[in-house]
Amino acid sequence: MPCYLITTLPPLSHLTPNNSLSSPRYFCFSHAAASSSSSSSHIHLAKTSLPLTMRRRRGSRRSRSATASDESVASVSTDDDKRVGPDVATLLRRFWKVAAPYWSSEDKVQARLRLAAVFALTLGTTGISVGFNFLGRDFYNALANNDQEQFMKQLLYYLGGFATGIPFFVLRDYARETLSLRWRSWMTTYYMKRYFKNRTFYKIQSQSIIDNPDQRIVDDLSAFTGTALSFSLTFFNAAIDLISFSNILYGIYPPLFVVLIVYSLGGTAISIFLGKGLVNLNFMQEKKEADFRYGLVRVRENAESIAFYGGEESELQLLIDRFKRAFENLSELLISSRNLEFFTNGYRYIIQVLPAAVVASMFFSGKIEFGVINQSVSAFNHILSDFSLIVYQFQAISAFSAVIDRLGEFDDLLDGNESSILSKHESTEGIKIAFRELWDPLSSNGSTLQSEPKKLLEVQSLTLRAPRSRNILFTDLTLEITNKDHLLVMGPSGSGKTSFLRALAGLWNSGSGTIIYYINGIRQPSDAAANESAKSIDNSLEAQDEELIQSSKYRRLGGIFFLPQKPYMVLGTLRQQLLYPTWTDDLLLSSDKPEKKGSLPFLSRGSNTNDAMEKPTMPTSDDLMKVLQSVRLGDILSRFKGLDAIYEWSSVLSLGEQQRLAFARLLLSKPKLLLLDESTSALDDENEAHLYRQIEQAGITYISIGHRKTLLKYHNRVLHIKKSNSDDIGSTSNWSVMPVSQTSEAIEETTSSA
Ligand SMILES: Nc1ncnc2c1ncn2[C@@H]1O[C@H](COP(=O)(O)OP(=O)(O)OP(=O)(O)O)[C@@H](O)[C@H]1O
Repeated sequence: MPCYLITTLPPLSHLTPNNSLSSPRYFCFSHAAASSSSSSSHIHLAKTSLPLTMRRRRGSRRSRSATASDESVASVSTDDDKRVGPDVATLLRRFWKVAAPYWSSEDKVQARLRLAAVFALTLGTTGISVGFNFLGRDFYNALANNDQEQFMKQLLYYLGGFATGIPFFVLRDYARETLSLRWRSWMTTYYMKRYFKNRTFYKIQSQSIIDNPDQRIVDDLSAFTGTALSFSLTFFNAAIDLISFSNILYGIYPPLFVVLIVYSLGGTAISIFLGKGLVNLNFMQEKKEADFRYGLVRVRENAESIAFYGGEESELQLLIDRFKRAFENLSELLISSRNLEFFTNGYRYIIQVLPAAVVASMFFSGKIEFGVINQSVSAFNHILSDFSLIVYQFQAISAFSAVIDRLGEFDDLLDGNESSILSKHESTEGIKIAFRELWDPLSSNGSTLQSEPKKLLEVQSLTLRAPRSRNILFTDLTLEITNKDHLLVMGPSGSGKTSFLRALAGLWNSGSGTIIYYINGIRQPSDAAANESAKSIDNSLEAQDEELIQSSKYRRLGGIFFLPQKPYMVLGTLRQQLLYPTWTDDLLLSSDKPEKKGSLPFLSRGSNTNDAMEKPTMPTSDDLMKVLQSVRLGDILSRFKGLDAIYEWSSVLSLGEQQRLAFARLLLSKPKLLLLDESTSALDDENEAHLYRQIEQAGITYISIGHRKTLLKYHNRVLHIKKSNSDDIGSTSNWSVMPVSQTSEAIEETTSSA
């Protein structure tokens, strides 16, 4: 988090230790205008008028996938341009909702102890400030009275005060910063876990629900924890200051106290009026800059496609357009800030003379000493800063409100509380996925009948709709896949083939029907009776552990493997590519260094002891080399210097090589059921045939999607989906399942329309 040095330029006559010590000189707002502390006086901010939103962007945007649709971001932008800022009640509710969980989390003991320490140190620093106020009075009195002996004594007290006070101020800031970091670390893991849970990241992206979730996780969380803590301490400090210095000021001259209250209340009202548009402008600034940065990341990740298209001019224009939107918003933000600054600067400067002007007549009439003028100026400034928090911190408060708004929106979405698309389309209806124990038919003597087909997948009355759309892709699709089946899904482009796989993977659940997977390891039947009961539909785990069923790990460990159309290459070594995703966590655990002292418990990787099922043993280097040979990729070992070389694999391997690498990955995982979405589309016929032979020899049952006629010979059944017509869907079914031998007519139609 960036810290901002607040320069203080006190007039010489006001140079009291209060000015130099009592207030934090650094404000670690990563946001909005750097602002003064509650108790500082005569302050001139280094860059007060420049919203820090421009200075705080630095988070990487790698987390968004390169395949994400650009239009989705644009559509979110258009909607948000018309957005109305949240009201205060919503902001307060969101603040509480985002801030509260940490303080009752598993880290609550540490969190509360540390917070208490920060508050105690803050109390200490306020006490020291009060002490310096009295020291300042005596110091200036000695000076005005020409009392050299007293002056030297006061000077020594001052130096002693510095030596005692400085550690308090430094430790207070350090304790606050470390607590803020701890809070941020916990929040980051908390939000990331919810972001990945139930594939929310996919839903957010594919349905364009909110903009830039990654920016919210990286930048907004960091800004939130730092600023929330700073603000709490600022308000606490202000309250203590107010109590400590009110007595002093009231004791000197009560009318000065009344002047102060009138001045600060008037100032607060005017600054709220002048700065009311800043919250929304800050929200939009965050969003527009994140959009701009995301545009640049997409150019990096799609560099080759853009270069082939010769699209650099268009990209440049698009990016300039995005930057222009950020620039225009920032210009508006600057104008609003400037108007506010006219006022706040005037407000600040007048207080340099106001208290002296009020008490001067008492000094001239000999009622008070010169040192008391200094003391009253110092006390006045302290109290006025406390009363003027909103004036001084207005820009910071408005930027912080934008952060609360963005995080609150994200939090509501992750909770599924909002009437968002996530719940709107998926709660009332939905496709159910269930897992049951794979049933091995037994012969009369109890041994498994190898020749009997074993049911691996059952699709019951599946009706599928694209999310946020009324368009039904197919209705009442019913089919069974046994270990003897190899199904090819065909149909014209846009008919819903990939969507069928999305439904099978649980990515889409708009529609109705049930998908049942039969897998090993749900329970180990001890005898024939248990085995028999496993057949029963009522033994579905559907209701037993909703979260587990949702989990892709469960599906993966159960021997079901999906190969998407576009191979996904993880960042890392060739070994990591091959072991992804089945053994990624084992690989990370094996490469873990001993934990550093002071590392946070909630940042440690969890062990896999909670896994419901055993996963296969991690392949050795020899296994990895063999599997590369078997997909005809043996040469990449020498080309890229072994298994542990790190490259940007999606750039250095051809698409066909990436597809073969994906096959190597699945051969290592040895799934029972494989679902392939045009996974050999970039390969020549010979390599395609070779890969299909490999998976068949490995005993894997597969369902493929594809347009090519050559695929027919590796399958024994075909599911043919016709493109739906919204008028007749529902009245006639637009799908059919048939043996490959009967498909010629349907295939002709498919291939011609594809
Ligand atoms: N995220 C989405 N939201 C809404 N509709 C979508 C989404 N993704 C795809 N669709 C629509 O769903 C329909 C089916 O798409 P799908 O990808 O399943 O087609 P397909 O048969 O696999 O096509 P192709 O052979 O071209 O890959 C299409 O009309 C498509 O526009």
